[in-house]
Amino acid sequence: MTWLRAPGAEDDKRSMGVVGVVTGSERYPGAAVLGVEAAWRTGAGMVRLWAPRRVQDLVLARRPETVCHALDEAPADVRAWVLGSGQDARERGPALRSLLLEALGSGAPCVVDAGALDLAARHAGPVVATPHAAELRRSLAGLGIDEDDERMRAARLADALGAVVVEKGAATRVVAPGGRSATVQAPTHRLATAGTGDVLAGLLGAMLAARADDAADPATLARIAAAGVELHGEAAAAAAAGGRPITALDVAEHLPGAVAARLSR
Ligand SMILES: NC(=O)C1=CN([C@@H]2O[C@H](COP(=O)(O)OP(=O)(O)OC[C@H]3O[C@@H](n4cnc5c(N)ncnc54)[C@H](OP(=O)(O)O)[C@@H]3O)[C@@H](O)[C@H]2O)[C@@H](O)CC1
Ligand SMILES: Nc1ncnc2c1ncn2[C@@H]1O[C@H](COP(=O)(O)OP(=O)(O)O)[C@@H](O)[C@H]1O
Repeated sequence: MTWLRAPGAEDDKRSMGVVGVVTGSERYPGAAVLGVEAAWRTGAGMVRLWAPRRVQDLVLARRPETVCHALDEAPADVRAWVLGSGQDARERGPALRSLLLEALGSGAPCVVDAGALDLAARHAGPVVATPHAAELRRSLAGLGIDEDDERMRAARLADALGAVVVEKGAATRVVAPGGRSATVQAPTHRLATAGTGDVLAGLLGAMLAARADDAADPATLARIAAAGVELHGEAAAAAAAGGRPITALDVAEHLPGAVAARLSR
């Protein structure tokens, strides 16, 4: 099962999934460019971005299709959210905080990355949290959980949050609440470059927007997340063919080919 969806005659831009993106900051505007690009390239019908003006301008220069909103504009018609990439919780202002909480409380599926991980427990709907090893340790510490065994940390966080946890690395572990887990080995270590995690968050958001009804079941949500991690690896492997160095944007640009290959299997 690919968990991807190709549009049919009955579809329109909304039925294919509106992705709401609240990522990027003055310090890390590029994370928004990468996540938005990845969401479009995975087949989103519409991508809406809530961000400061400078971030909006950079995203629009790359992807003019994106519908941009100020941080204090109310969320509208979003099927799934991508939150936190390129943000630092310590630098978060009140408008961003209240928007992140509104998205988490909306009941729509959320991908929670980087600078929104500290708010992940405040969710009302399905959540896929995407920490790397250091963010995972920090998230547990923030919840007052001390876990010495690093192999148990993702399961502890999944249980504490009631969320699917994607622990990113050369081998990425996808763990559902209750401990059920899958490991996805990256097909290329070229993925180890800055910003590829921001691409993963964007592509997961597009997959969840297209499959929002399936996301309510935690086991299914974990399967969708694992399929997204595989898709990310396949795009990276295509970008890195022949041993080529790659950038995060190269991974996003190879997503359409990886999506098409999966859909034709
Ligand atoms: N173009 C953009 O806009 C980009 C924006 N980005 C955004 O930047 C923000 C900060 O993200 P970040 O991961 O760099 O820093 P942060 O979470 O503070 O880590 C602190 C310490 O943790 C460690 N560490 C880091 N990675 C690790 C790993 N995989 N596995 C294990 N340990 C790891 C490492 O410590 P060390 O192990 O080196 O001692 C590091 O010093 C975030 O919002 C992100 O989205 C990036 O995506 C890049 C492109
Ligand atoms: N050695 C490695 N080999 C393959 N993939 C890796 C390796 N290290 C990290 N990755 C992958 O690269 C991505 C990095 O994401 P992340 O740590 O969030 O970085 P960033 O914040 O710079 O985007 C993840 O998808 C992770 O699984």
